Formats: sequence, C-alpha cells, structure tokens
Amino acid sequence: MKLDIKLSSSMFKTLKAMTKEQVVAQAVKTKECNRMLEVGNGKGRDFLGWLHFPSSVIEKDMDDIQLTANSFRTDCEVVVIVGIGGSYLGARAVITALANSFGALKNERPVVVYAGHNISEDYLYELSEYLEGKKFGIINISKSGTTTEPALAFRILKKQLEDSIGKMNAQKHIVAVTDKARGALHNLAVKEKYKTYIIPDDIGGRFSVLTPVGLLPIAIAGINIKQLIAGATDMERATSSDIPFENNPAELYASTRNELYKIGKKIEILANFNPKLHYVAEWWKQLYSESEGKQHKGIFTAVVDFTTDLHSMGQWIQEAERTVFETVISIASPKYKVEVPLDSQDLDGLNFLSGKRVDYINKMAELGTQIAHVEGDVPNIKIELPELNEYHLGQLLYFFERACGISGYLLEVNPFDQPGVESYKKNMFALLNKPGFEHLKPGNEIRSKLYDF
Ligand SMILES: O=P(O)(O)OC[C@H]1O[C@H](O)[C@H](O)[C@@H](O)[C@@H]1O
Repeated sequence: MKLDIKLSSSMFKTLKAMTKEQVVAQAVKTKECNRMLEVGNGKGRDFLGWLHFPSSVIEKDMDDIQLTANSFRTDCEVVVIVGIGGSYLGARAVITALANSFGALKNERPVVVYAGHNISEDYLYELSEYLEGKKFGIINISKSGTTTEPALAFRILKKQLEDSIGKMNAQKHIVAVTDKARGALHNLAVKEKYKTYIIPDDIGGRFSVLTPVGLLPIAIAGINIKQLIAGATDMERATSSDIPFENNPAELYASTRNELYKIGKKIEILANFNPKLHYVAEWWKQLYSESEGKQHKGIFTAVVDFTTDLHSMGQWIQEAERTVFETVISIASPKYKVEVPLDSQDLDGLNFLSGKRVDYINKMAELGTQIAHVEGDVPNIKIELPELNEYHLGQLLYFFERACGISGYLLEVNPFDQPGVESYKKNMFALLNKPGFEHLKPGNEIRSKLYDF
C-alpha cells in the first residue's frame, strides 16, 4: 500500500508557543476518537457509512455508474449537475482539479455546468439561454430531496428539456441521485421513471463525494472513478486506528489543528498554489465548518488561492490579528512543463528566471510564503501530494473526511449533524408562505426583528 500524502508542520519558530511534543501528547486521546469512529459508539453514530465505503464499493456498481456516464458522454453536448452543499461541492472539486481548465473553450464534450447551488434569477436565465438548442442532460442530486435551491433549478430545467425534446426523451436524459425512499425528489423520480442512484442512509451529504453523488458527475466528466476509489481505499487503511499516531496523517492533522485551536488559533485558512484546487478547498470548507461549528465552538474555515490572494488577503494574513493558522495543499510535480524563455532584450528584467520552470518559481513563492507566515506567527501545516491525479485526490478526500470525524470528536461535538442550517430556511419558508410553515411567524413579524441604524 502506498501512502503518498506527506504531512508536515512548521510551528512558531519565534514564539515557541506550540511544539511537536504538544501534538504527540494528544496521541492517546486522538486515537480514542479514531476508535470511536470505528467502533461506532460516538455522537452521530448513525452517519458513519462513509468510514468503510471506499473499501466496500463493488466493481459492479462502479461499472453501472460508468455505463450511465458513458451514455451521457455520447448523447449530450452539455450536462447540468444540479445540487448544493454536499450534493455538489465534491463533484465540482474533483472535476475542477482534474479536467482541463479550458476544456469547454477547446470544445471538449460534454461540457459540465452546475445549477441549484444558488437562487440567482440571472444565473438561471443565462444558463437556460446557453442550453437553448443544445443537447443536454440533467443529473439532479439531493439527499433529502427537498432542498429548495436544486428543486427550483430542476423544475425550470426539466421544463426546458421536456419542451425541447419531449417528455419521453427527456426521461432518458435525466438521472436522480437521492434517498432510497423519502423526499420529493425520490417520489418525482419514481413517477417520472428516471434512472436513480441511491445515497446510503448512513452517509451525510458532506461525506458523500465517493458515493454516486460524486462518482456519477465525475465519470461524466471523463475522470477515472476506479482510481479515485483506489486512492480513497488505500487512505482508509492508512488512517485506521491500528496505524501508529506518528504515521497516521488523519490523527496528526486532527490533533494538530485542535491544539492550535486551544491556544487561540480560531481560524484555519486552507491555501493552495494551484487554482485547480479551489473547489477542493470549497468542499473542505463545508466539511469542516458544518461538522465542527456548533455549541459556540469550532474553527472558522477560510479558503485562499495563492499566489492570487497573496496580493489581497496576504496583508491580513501576515500582520492582522494572530488568530489564524494555515494549511497548505502542495502538489509536488505538475502535469505539464513550461519554461521561461530567454529574451535577448530582457526589457522585463526576467532573464534571471530564463530556463527555469514555472513550477520552480511557484515552489519558491510557496516556500517564501511559508517562511514569512511562520515568522509572522501563522503556524503552517503542509499536505503534499506527489501529483494531481485521481488516485492522490481520492487519498486526499478520504484523509480530510477521516480527520474531520476525529477532529469533531476531539472537540466533543457531533460532527455529523448541522442543526444550525435550518434557521434561515424556516424564516425563508415562513416569508414565502410555504405550506406547513404557517405556525411560524408571518413575514412582517419576521421582518420586524430587523432594525436599521
Ligand atoms: O443533498 P441535500 O439534501 O439537497 O442537501 C444539500 C445541503 O444542504 C443542506 O442545507 C445542508 O446544510 C448540507 O449539509 C447539505 O449538503
């Protein structure tokens, strides 16, 4: 088994406020938390299906997903992935990381686009306009089957598809990924005879990227799902509680970030030096903030793309409140090679870089940033992947999931619920007069809670 993700950390060289020994001192407690996941005796124990999901995925199920994906790849110019939160971010993370950044502009087919992750009228108008006259399909993903944003987008897109190719043909170009028995999407899919994939009961949305929720869109984008699962399966073994603490990346990461939290580092910034990782970070942001942000506790999660954001957020990170630490995802080797050309005139003064690879310059930016931030009292955790491919991404996703479960238990919260998310929904439904929400305060009373300066 290969464990290719390397984890290292640089702590306060200047303050000496936290040491490696402090992290190692948490080994027993951290391991206990990891065992709680394995034994299933912790909080949220009904939602641990993701823990051994990678190693239990059957070849046959992946082949079936691949078959469906192939038919969408053959039949559609565009595939719309409808979903929000855990029913959207994982697929977008993997597709953005592994697909060509300019694929759509190079006329690679199918183009994958997203809907149901906002309620913007302009976004939906422009999407419908883009789809006009194109052969398109829809993958509608919702665990609960009742989330407003995707339901709304789907209603609009379904009508457009039916109007364009007729109801019978539209049925063949729509797939639902949802609960096996409950929710409006389940009922609709049964009635309309859509091909359906099931999200297991015991896997919550933000832990579902390696189920059909993520695998189907990822396969539609032409990405190798078997390699993704292979990486996740190896990481499942590498993060088991049998693996010694010092060699267990999930335990080390969970323990380090909790120790940092205890000494006042309340914000974790996930940084990358490759824009392809932007949505991996967005996926991570949901995973950790929904899992840990409760009972007035939890690390606040933020995302930066470097070097882009060094020219905006960089100032804050270097010199503002010292409440942050940084976790950097670093890719050791890029896929392609680009060298800086020699310019005989050297008008831009860049000849000192001629012959150097762009990635070498990026790596020096990364090292320079790490040194500057650690010196500026921003502790740094580094997660290194040998390269950005299906296998290592599968490892990374599972690593973050496992560490999240452990970290939530270290914080003594239930990492598998998200009760706080309901508050805005209730107000919104009451304001919209949704049936069943009449008992809540009517619109004007809700509005009267607000006051202006
Ligand atoms: O998959 P769904 O049931 O549509 O849920 C989509 C998302 O929306 C909710 O509000 C939750 O906060 C998320 O955890 C969930 O991933």
